[in-house]
Amino acid sequence: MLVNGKWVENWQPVQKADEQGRFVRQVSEFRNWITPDGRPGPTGEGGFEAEAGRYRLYVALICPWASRTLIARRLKGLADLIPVTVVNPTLTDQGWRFGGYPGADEDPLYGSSYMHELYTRADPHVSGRATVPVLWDMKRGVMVNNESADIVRMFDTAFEAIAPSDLRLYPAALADEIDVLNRQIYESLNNGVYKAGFASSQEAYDEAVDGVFAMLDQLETRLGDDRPYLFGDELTETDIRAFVTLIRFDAAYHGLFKTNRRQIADYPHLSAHMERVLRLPGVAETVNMDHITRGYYSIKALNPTGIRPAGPAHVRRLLDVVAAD
Ligand SMILES: N[C@@H](CCC(=O)N[C@@H](CS)C(=O)NCC(=O)O)C(=O)O
Repeated sequence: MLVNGKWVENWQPVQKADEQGRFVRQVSEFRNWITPDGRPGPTGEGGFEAEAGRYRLYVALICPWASRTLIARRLKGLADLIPVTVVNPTLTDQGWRFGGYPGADEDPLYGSSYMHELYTRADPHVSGRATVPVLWDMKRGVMVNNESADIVRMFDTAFEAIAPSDLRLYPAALADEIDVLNRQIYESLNNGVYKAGFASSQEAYDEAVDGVFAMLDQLETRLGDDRPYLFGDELTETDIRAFVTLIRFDAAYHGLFKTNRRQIADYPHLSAHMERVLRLPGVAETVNMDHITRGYYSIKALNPTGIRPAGPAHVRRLLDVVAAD
């Protein structure tokens, strides 16, 4: 990680743990917003007006947080406006690196070797992990934001004048309910699987796994009235947040993170929801199972040999079927 702008060598992917051995995720530090006219958003500074071709999104295809932003970018019709750079799926002892793997890009802006170079370019004294996603302003040469939740929200509204869209990922009428369900899904599912995987005590693991499966059961029941999406007929950002974890679950979390009481394939409504989102235009292109399994199973602290499991076959089969349709 970076400490006052310097990369600290003894990098640990396990991140932080609290005194009970629970995994603690770092808080994002660049929180500016792109807005239609460049006025400041809910946090950070102004000066980031929506413009075609001005901003670049840096992502890892293994990463569920980055994938949220990639899906929002596709569904909101922003693919031609906001170019993407994909990092190598394997975390190195210097964090994310560019190039060197099929489907991984070089840094087209500065030829950086590692993601942390962009962070120190943005702030020479930055401290913390050099995470993805990163939204970069190519005009001013600064980092706009590195928090996926913010990036999804700004993609939902900021570019309406340039790329109008009927889809509202965060409609005002549902805002409060979305916030509540998002928080629950984040705590027990999106981050819950990581809490299970990176737990350093049995108690922390047990607590996390209970939370993961309580939330899966709750979502399965919610979708049981045959509503297509979590809030009814229309897709919202909450569906995207659930999807990015569901699509990785059977292939990565079930084995590597030991969230193995059940698979998503055992939940008919969740499976149908996952496939429904996967079939939305452009979404399947954001899912790269090779990057996902390569990335997760190369986390040395959890899998020292780096050996990747052969299965499960059903996730790859689903992706093949959707790609062929
Ligand atoms: N709050 C961030 C979290 C992003 C995050 O944790 N990304 C992980 C990959 S899934 C990362 O880049 N980790 C690198 C590291 O911890 O060094 C967001 O949602 O945007």
